[in-house]
Amino acid sequence: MAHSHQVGRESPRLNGLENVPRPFLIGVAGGTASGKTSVCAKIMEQLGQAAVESRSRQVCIISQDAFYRNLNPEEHQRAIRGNFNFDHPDAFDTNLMYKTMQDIAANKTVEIPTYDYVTHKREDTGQVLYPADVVLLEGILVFYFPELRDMFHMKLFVDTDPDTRLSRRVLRDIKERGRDLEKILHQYTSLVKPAFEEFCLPTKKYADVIIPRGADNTVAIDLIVQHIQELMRPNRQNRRRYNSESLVGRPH
Ligand SMILES: Nc1ncnc2c1ncn2[C@@H]1O[C@H](COP(=O)(O)OP(=O)(O)O)[C@@H](O)[C@H]1O
Ligand SMILES: Nc1ccn([C@@H]2O[C@H](COP(=O)(O)O)[C@@H](O)[C@H]2O)c(=O)n1
Repeated sequence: MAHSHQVGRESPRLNGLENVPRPFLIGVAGGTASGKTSVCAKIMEQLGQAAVESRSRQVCIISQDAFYRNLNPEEHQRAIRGNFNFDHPDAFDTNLMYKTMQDIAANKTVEIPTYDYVTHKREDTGQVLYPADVVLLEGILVFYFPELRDMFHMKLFVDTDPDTRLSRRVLRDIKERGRDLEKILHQYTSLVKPAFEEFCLPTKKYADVIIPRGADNTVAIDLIVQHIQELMRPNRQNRRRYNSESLVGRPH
């Protein structure tokens, strides 16, 4: 695939035109295992950022799953049995999620919690996220909460066939999330699928771009990347500033 210029290497930094908000916040929604993370990874890769060390990264990806709330002992027991509804909006620490996104929008350095799907718990230490030019937040319900939804400058919905999603989820959850087939199918049919239909699917209407087939859709991803690059391309006046000073106050 022929890609246009890569941002952040030989090309000018992604600091953008005066009328383009910085950071440029992109929400990426879609059902479980639809390919949200894979689409974000491809966007980041095509913007030339995949191999950049985290402190210097101009594009970064956050998962909404980092903001799952801590469970009480009774809820935790239910989670172990595959009976806790992680697909309901109440499963998230919305205050922390919103506050963190506000801080990111204000160009502050933040700590993103690290979530462990095996234990259903937040780990003790999170990950430091430095100010970036483009921030992608991916998750099943990133368009559900109006305050969060309204923060995005671009909204993408990854639309992948439900059978494909279920088969990918089964393989992933066995391999990466310490689950067995019986519990995966029980959780999917009793909680995940109904919640998708009630809370996630209705948010598709908020998307600016719907991406059928997820990361396989190279045409859609190329167009999105080109659009981001176009938005972020410095004009001649800005280019002079970029060459003489950093707008970000971040080590390189
Ligand atoms: N186009 C694809 N072809 C094959 N497997 C894929 C594809 N896209 C994603 N996957 C796999 O499906 C699983 C879920 O993908 P992921 O991008 O993490 O989805 P999401 O972030 O929506 O849960 C992962 O194991 C991933 O490797
Ligand atoms: N402890 C947890 C937390 C979340 N889940 C499931 O993860 C899904 C969201 O992640 P995706 O990468 O698939 O978007 C969601 O459908 C939850 O059911 C879980 O099983 N256990």
